[in-house]
Amino acid sequence: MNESPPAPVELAGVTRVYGSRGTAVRALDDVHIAFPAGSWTAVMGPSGSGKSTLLHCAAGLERVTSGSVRIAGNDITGASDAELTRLRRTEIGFAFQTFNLIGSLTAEQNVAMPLRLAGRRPERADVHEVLAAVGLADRRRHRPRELSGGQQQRVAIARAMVTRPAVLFADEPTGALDTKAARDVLHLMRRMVDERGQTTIMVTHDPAAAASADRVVFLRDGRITDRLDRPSTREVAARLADLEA
Ligand SMILES: Nc1ncnc2c1ncn2[C@@H]1O[C@H](COP(=O)(O)OP(=O)(O)OP(=O)(O)O)[C@@H](O)[C@H]1O
Repeated sequence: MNESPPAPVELAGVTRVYGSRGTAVRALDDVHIAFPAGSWTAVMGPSGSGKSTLLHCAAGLERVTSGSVRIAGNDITGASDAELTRLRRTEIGFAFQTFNLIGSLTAEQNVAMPLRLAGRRPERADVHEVLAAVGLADRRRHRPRELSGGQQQRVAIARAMVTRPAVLFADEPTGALDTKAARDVLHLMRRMVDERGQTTIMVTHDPAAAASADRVVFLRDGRITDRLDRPSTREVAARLADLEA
C-alpha cells in the first residue's frame, strides 16, 4: 500500500505566547493544521488574530511555546539555530509585502541571492528560468527602482522560488499593489502551484486574493475557526465579515 508523503508543513498543537504573566498574549492557541503538497492555502482573520504568528512559526522564523512544527518531514521544534537556518535556506521561500529586494542589485542578482546564501553557485540557467517563469526574462538587468511594484513583487517571488523550496510563504504579497498588478501576481502564483506543484501558504486581508487559493483558513483569537475550499470572493468576504462582527 502506498502511503501518502508527509505534508510539507504540519503544525500539531501549536501554541505561541508572547510576554508573561499579567501581560501574556496567546497569539496561537492549540493550532493543528497540515498544508498538503502542491496546494495553496490562504490564511485570513481579523487584525491581531495570529496570522503573522502562524506564518512565522510555520516557516521556522519564530519558535513555538508548545506543540510541534514539521517542515519537509523535519521536526523543527528542538532544532538548533544552525539547523533552522539550513532548513530555511533550502526548504523555504519567503515573499513579503514590501518585496525586500536589494536596491543596488539587478533583478537576476537579487534572484541569485538565496543560492549564494545557501553556499551554492548560482547557475545562470536556473536564475533565468525562474525570471522567465514570472515573465521578467527581458528585465533581468534592471534594478528594483527601474521596475513597477508588480514587477518587483514578481522578482521577489522568483527569488523565493529559485531554491525550489518545499514551501513558499507569502505575507500579504498583493498588499502594496494596485488592482491590476495584484491580479497579475495572483495569476502568477496560481500558475506556480498548478504547473510546478509549489506548496504555498499566504496571509492576506484581501478576499479576492484568498479566493485565488485552493482553500482559506480563518483565524480568530489564535485559533482556526473555519475553512473554505475553493470559495468565491463573495463567500470569503462574508465569512470574514462574520468573524469581524
Ligand atoms: N513580538 C510580540 N510581542 C508581544 N505580542 C505580540 C508580538 N507579536 C504579536 N503579538 C500579539 O499577538 C497577537 C497576534 O499577532 P499577529 O501579528 O500574529 O496578528 P495578525 O493576525 O497577523 O494581525 P494583523 O492582521 O494586524 O497583521 C496580537 O495580539 C499581537 O499584539
